[in-house]
Amino acid sequence: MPKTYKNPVYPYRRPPELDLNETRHCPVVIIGAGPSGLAAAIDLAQQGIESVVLDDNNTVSVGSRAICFAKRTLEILDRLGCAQPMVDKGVTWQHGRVFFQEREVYDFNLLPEEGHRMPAFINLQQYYFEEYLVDRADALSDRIDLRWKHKVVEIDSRPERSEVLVTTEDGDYRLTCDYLLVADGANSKIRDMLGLESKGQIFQDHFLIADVVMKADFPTERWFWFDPPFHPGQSVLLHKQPDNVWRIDFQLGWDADPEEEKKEENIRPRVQAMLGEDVEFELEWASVYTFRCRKMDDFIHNRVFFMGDAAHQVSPFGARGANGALQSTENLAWKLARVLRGQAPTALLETYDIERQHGAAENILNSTRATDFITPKSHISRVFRDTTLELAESYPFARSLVNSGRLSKPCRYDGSPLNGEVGEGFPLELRPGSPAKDAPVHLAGRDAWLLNQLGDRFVLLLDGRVDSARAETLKSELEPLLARRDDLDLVTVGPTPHALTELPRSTQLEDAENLIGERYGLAAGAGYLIRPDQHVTARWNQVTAKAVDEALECALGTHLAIPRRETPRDNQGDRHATA
Ligand SMILES: O=C(O)CCc1cccc(O)c1
Repeated sequence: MPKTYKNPVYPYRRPPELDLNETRHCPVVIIGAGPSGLAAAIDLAQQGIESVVLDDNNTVSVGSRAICFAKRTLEILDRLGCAQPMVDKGVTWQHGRVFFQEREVYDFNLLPEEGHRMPAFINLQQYYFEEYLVDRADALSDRIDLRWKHKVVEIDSRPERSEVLVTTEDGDYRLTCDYLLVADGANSKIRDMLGLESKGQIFQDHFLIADVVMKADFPTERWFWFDPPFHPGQSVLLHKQPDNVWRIDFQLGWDADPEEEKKEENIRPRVQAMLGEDVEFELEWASVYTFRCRKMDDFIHNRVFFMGDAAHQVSPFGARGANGALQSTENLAWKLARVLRGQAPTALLETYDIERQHGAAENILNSTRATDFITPKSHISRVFRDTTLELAESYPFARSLVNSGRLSKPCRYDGSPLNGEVGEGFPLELRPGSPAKDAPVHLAGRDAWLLNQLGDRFVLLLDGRVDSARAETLKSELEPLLARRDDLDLVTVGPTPHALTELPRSTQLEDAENLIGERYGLAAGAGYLIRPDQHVTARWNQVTAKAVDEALECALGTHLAIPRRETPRDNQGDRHATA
């Protein structure tokens, strides 16, 4: 049990359904109040959708699990209104160092440029992360019904709706819903109840995770050792967390006995060998893990949507688990909100599977490559690995082959059916499917950030530095479009002629440090259409209302309105229960 943290106990509440004669129907039920379930509920609530969140426990993560939260995750959480306490509490970092035996072979910087609101990474124990999400969900309690100690024991999945049987200390009740989101973790009981599988690899290696409390003067950087003198033949990873807690991952090898390795008397000598005999520390939390990389073949079954570790799972190296999970959640939330509000066909939801299978495959590939480099599978792979590490110290080409975990980057939805025009002469990095980039702006004479002006809704980001004749034409085209498309806002980068400032739902920004111009390759009259999840969906050298209208239709999946192929069993709507 951690000594620096006391798990909160959230109150169980008697469900009103126990006193009703009929089954209540909800738009969305979410199973699991971990990072994915809570983020989904918050995102949906911000977009006007109510949900009931069911969790069989009454607290946050026991012991720290995920610890590294990436810039994109923080940007998502900023949109969800809860990044600030995480950044305030977290340990910010952007540099890493890689060591081989007794030498440093190279270092890296994950965010070598200025002009981003969020840092490259923060380290924060998962329990704090979840606690801040619960606080935010509680602040949205008019739309989020968060129920602790409510355990789903039976599920009936049908093409037109789902039904769950929930057990509580006061008795059982049923809920039906239009959409059921499943975020009950890597060992998902709901996935088992539905007879579904997550397929992939278990890596033949053991790792000891030791969180220790100490006052140390290591810099706040990620340090990774291959074959260090204090732990020969294996690897070690070190990260600083808040409260003077340090995460140390010791590779143990496949032959290690997890029960033995978990004992404090066996952990202490390993830590002491690493830190030096005279360093004092306390053991905060320890566990021994075997890692898996796996995913479900399909994240959607009837109206049941799998998210987070229940849908896709990776090794910790690269910190792609929780970060990938948050990208999945935000991908689903905006689509679900539009389908439930009748603004998009249900076919839009299919693209959750298309886009996030792509994201999950990318994360699994990166994670598998890192794990293969850390644990070479043959003598020749080890020779290749060690030679690469030797060379990396002097030869930059070899550094790109060293893989101690490629740290989480946001997924780019290349090839998505929702993507529209690419435009000419724009930066490749912001092609359709890419996450929008941040930049400092001036908003009504004050310092602000671009990403804070995007999200939850579609935004046309227009370079408004046009002459007054072009401004009049744009105004006359965009006015009826904005009137018809109430899910579209206009953000102009100025100085913008008066005509454009009169349009409804429009915001005028100034490119404070010319970084929007640089990062987006904007020129007068050019523009980007940005999705509610802050991903680019189309861009044009000269914006026209017709092109924007067509791109919006495409981004809402209107052209995809084909029925989904169901498995025979999905169609029968079987009832599934815990054993
Ligand atoms: O630095 C990395 O590659 C990930 C660090 C990490 C993340 C989650 C658990 C853990 O033990 C280490």
